[in-house]
Amino acid sequence: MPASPPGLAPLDLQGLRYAYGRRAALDGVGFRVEPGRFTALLGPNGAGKSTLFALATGLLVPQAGRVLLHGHDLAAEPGKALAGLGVVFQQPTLDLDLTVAQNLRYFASLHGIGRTEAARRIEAELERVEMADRAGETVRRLNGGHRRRVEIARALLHRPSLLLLDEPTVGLDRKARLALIAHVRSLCRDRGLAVLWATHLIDEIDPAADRVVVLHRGRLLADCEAPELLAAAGASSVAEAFDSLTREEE
Ligand SMILES: Nc1ncnc2c1ncn2[C@@H]1O[C@H](COP(=O)(O)OP(=O)(O)OP(=O)(O)O)[C@@H](O)[C@H]1O
Repeated sequence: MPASPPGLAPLDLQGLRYAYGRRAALDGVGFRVEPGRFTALLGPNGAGKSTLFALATGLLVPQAGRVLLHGHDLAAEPGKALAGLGVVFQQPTLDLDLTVAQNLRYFASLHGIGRTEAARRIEAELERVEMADRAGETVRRLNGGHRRRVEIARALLHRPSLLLLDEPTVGLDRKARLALIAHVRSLCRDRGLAVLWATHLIDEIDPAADRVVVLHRGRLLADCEAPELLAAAGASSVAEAFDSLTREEE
């Protein structure tokens, strides 16, 4: 997997502003995601998480600020900037009528990966999410958790060093949720992947190990290590720290 040159963060968001008409969805938001780190983007519904993902992936263009991916400005060098990026959007984007393998092959061909290499990578990534034996099944037959696992396998086929996931556990039961998070954490640990995981579910944050970015009503309320967040708020849990931060804001 391509590593970021020293000093260049996989994701560096600077002063992002975006408004839908007159309503500001993001107002001066900036933070970095470092290699090998699980960074949780925590915010309630409407905080601006999906807008931030749309800006970071080039679906929307910021009205102020910039997006740097591995040091490449997304506006100036979109090809280079996006080459090292994998994304799992909030709405699943698999074709339900194709098999798991067909979905992945299609994605690999979009990335210019040859057939033999694609087959090798598909097998390896499906193996990693324990879905290799389901490769020939149509996606429609899979449950929500398994579909999400396939989306993660797909997002990693071109070997990105940064993975963005927008509320990937929505609709999953607790067991599937925990399994998915454990898998993504292992990708950070074992492959040095930089991860930005958007969620409104506080229990998805590891209070001892994660970096936490708190977004509320389009503004950044915190960007620090989880233990620092707790210490600064004098809180004993992330939930308490979050409540105290957002109460001050309101
Ligand atoms: N296409 C749109 N047109 C107008 N307003 C929008 C649009 N998309 C989002 N918004 C508004 O922008 C703000 C941020 O929305 P966004 O979807 O980015 O938040 P979010 O944190 O992802 O929330 P959710 O978890 O509900 O998806 C909200 O007030 C929302 O109503």
